Amino acid sequence: MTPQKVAVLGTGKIGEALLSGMLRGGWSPSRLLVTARRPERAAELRERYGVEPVPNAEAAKSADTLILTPKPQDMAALLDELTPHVPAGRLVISGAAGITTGFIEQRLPEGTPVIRVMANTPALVDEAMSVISPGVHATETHLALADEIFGGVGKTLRLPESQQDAATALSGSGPAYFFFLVEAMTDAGIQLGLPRDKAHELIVQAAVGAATMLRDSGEHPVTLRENVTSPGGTTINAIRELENHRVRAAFIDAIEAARDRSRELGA
Ligand SMILES: NC(=O)C1=CN([C@@H]2O[C@H](COP(=O)(O)OP(=O)(O)OC[C@H]3O[C@@H](n4cnc5c(N)ncnc54)[C@H](OP(=O)(O)O)[C@@H]3O)[C@@H](O)[C@H]2O)C=CC1
Ligand SMILES: O=C(O)[C@@H]1CCC=N1
Repeated sequence: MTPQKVAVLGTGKIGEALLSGMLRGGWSPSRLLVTARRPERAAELRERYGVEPVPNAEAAKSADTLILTPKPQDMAALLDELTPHVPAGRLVISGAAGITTGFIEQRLPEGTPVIRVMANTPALVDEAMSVISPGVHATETHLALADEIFGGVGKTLRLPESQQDAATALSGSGPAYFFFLVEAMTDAGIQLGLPRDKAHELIVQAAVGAATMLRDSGEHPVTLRENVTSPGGTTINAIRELENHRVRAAFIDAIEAARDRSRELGA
């Protein structure tokens, strides 16, 4: 079942990433609606993508699938605005961290199918990971529709909603950890006297090469890392320092903290 019309409500960074991916994937702008809180943002979206910005109520009435991408803190207000206008049977997909399908179901007409999705910004280059969980009224047909929409901007994975806060911490936030690592490694290059642009180029290519090997070689990351680590060589000196600074433990703590924040946002 392909939806006739999809609306993205609260079109900020992640909403725009999804919208641009849908257009790249061949969706006609006439089948897409967007909503924004500020007129200048609405104008920006119209100009960039040729899509029609509409009020939230109109999107709720005229699109058969509603994708809600406001910040979690703005979700309740958006739902209050939408609820009187959502006809029975609309599929509602939430892209917000922490917000549960139950939170949304309680505020929408009884029986509304709701799906929770945690995507990430590599949607901009069709390399997103979108983790998909159904609410109580979402059927396999609804899930297939979410797969179709989010599958257009990368991979999709279905997980039970009980694992969404963990997925948010790992995958939704995940690209930020890699960007942070690139920043830190570039600073190391500066410390060693390399020009910033050259250090950046070296690190980005190492990241792209390593990511491609992780995805395509079928090898375990430990094997890939051991293959770089020559006995008595340079890499083991760096690994020793990373272990001395408890970088592995820091990642575990950091991702646990992100998971906890996702839980708080949904509480
Ligand atoms: N950024 C990311 O990497 C990811 C974000 N997410 C989730 O996506 C959601 C959005 O995050 P992000 O895109 O970064 O945030 P943004 O602030 O960029 O986007 C949210 C947008 O929603 C708009 N908005 C808020 N309330 C309303 C309303 N009532 N009607 C219309 N528009 C409204 C905001 O308007 P205004 O501009 O006026 O504030 C803003 O443009 C969050 O829930 C987040 O958890 C999920 C995965 C990854
Ligand atoms: O930082 C955040 O809250 C959002 C959710 C996942 C990525 N960005």
